[in-house]
Amino acid sequence: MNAFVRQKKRHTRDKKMTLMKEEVPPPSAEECARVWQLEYETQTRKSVDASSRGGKGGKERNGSGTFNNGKNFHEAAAVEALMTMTERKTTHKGISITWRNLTYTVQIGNNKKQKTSKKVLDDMTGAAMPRHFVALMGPTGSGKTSLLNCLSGRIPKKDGTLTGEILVDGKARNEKIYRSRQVAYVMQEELLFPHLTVMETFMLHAKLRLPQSMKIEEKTRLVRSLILELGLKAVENSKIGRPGGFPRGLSGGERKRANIGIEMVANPEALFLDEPTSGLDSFQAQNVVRALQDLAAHGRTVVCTIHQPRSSIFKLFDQLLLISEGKMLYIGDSEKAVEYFAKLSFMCPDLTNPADFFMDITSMDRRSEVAEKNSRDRLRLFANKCEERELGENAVKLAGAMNSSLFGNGNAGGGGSGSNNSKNRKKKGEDNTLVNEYQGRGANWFQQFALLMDRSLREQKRNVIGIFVPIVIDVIYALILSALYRDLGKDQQGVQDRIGCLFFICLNVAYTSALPAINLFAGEKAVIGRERSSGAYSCSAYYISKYIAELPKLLPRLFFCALVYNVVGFREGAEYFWTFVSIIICEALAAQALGIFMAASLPVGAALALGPASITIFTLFGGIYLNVDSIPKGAGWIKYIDFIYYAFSALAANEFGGDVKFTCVEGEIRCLENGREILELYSFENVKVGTQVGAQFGLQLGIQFLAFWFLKRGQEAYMALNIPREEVNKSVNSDDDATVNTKKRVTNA
Ligand SMILES: Nc1ncnc2c1ncn2[C@@H]1O[C@H](COP(=O)(O)OP(=O)(O)OP(=O)(O)O)[C@@H](O)[C@H]1O
Repeated sequence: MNAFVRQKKRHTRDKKMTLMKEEVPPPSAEECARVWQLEYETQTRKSVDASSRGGKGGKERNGSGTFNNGKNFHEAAAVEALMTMTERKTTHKGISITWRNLTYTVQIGNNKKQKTSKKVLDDMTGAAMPRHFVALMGPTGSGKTSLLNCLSGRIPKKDGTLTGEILVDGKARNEKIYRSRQVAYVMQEELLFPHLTVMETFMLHAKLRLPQSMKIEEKTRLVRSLILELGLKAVENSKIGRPGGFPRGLSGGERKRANIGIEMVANPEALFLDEPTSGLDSFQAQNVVRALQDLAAHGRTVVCTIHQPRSSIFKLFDQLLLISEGKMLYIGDSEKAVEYFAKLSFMCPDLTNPADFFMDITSMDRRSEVAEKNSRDRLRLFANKCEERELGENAVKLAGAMNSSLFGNGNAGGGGSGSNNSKNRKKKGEDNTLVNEYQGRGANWFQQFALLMDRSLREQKRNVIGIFVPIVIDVIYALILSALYRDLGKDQQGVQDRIGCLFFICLNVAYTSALPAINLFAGEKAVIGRERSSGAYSCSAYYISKYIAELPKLLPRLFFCALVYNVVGFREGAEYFWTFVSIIICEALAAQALGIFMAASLPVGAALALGPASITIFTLFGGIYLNVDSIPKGAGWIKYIDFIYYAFSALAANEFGGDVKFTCVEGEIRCLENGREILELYSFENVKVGTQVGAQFGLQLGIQFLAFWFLKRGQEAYMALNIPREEVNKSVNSDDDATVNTKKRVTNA
């Protein structure tokens, strides 16, 4: 009875609620517009009031770089910034990056004679400061990505020559700071594993990169808050997917934010992003940029390249860095850029997006000679004025002054005195739980191995195509072979068919193992490169976990072997069957290793072309098209690296070795009466199955090792920091200064 009454009450309440919902009239057009206007204003408003930022609003600066009240501009700006930071209890200290006379030269041209030098960056000076959101803008090919890469330590040594200096917190850079969690770089392409969900991806990176001392609950809490911060809550359990492919997953904007999130998991102090909004509609772009602005507002240094942002997005930047043809044209407050160019007589027309205006005046017009000359003159004027007014130098000084105010290192001018910033940073951060929480090493080798293995297995399990296609191919081959070679007899025809079938099996295993390995590994190489360049894990942990995770893929081969062996009617006896299986497994491993080696050592296109070509060559030396004894002396060594030869000779010895008898029909011109004669025909009479299987396994390990070496070496060459001589000298001087300071302290004591 009671239950009935309760149910009735619930029913009445639900009905009332529905009626109430229905009764609320929809908002009017004016109401909707008012709400939107409010939202829009909130979204585009800067999170830190402009007047509280150093050098902005309120106080006017005169041309000489001092305030009207006579106080040094840089010092005043730095003190204001410090006050704001203390008031806002920012959770990060950021990193200041200064660069002086930075020049990056590359060689262009096809051959040595035609090669010429090109200055991609020409004598640039500037700085990026903590809590600042810096937009790096310029026409296409102006050098934005190159500058971003130089600052974030991503210019490979072999690519070009870097001169000038880049200082991080006033100190010469080193590999450690770039591969640590302090500096993050978000590439333009989203290199992600498609079958993992957003949550799984973030958690994996949190487990890999955050300190072991942090509890798993804390890591989960952090990831959850990051997901909220990046607006990914609705898709946290969705697979990341492939853009426009299978599996379908996140939208373009969500992928971009997930891509940023992976780097944010490590909670870096400085974040560099290459075109974070490319390919997004303007609303999605605004969401991404707003998320980045928030990150800067928490104290981090955020620098990103961007193409023609809409005006509401442009408003979100604190600093603007305009470059064209490798020259710096403006560096300073983004809000003051329009005024700056107006003073140079370049007025931004009314109702025009300032970003569009900057693109127009900084682009090179090559439509005619006159237009090209005019634009060249204009760009030269901007570059000269930027130098004359010492905009870059001002930025460096401001960064130095901020550093001194924040960390008291007396390092005005952007450093070079061997500052102890990081130590001061730690000291100052003692009252800041978030900063302290993040100290300590990430996962150790065994944890990395386990986490990466888990990821590989999950990826494999969810990759339906990857699981079923090889099985279907194996089944089709098994059926074809069973139909063509069913119940082979012991006559001479049977001998020929057996040989043919064995060789075909070897070819099938070689192709179906090597080619998928090239495909899979070539796709993964870029993702691994990205993750390794952020210092997420070691190459060996990845490689070994991948090797082991791939082993279950050999299982379908067992079914293939069982089916073919029985239907064809190969030699009877369990030991012969299991030897057959071991030979096939070893060959599959060696062919897979060859595929990985190709993908690791060559660009994707070359690996895909050379993979099948190399198998064709191995087929030639496999023992059937060319008798082993007929191979010319110079090419004899090939058989020692030919896994098809090892497999075929071992399979033949397994099938025909010992005293296997075959029948002859009267009148047959040539008859092979026993297995020994068959082996002699192919020059396999001395082949020992055990030796071939052992050699095959050893060959596989050797190729795997080479593949690992190429992968590691390739990534390390890419990751090696291109440090200009000036910086190295600075570093030596810094160390000298440090030694002198220590000596002074000792003497004073
Ligand atoms: N390693 C290199 N070898 C040859 N040329 C290079 C190299 N690196 C950069 N360049 C050239 O330097 C110029 C600037 O390249 P960069 O990628 O920095 O421009 P960008 O402003 O980022 O262009 P976009 O906006 O189109 O991405 C281009 O002309 C590019 O071809």
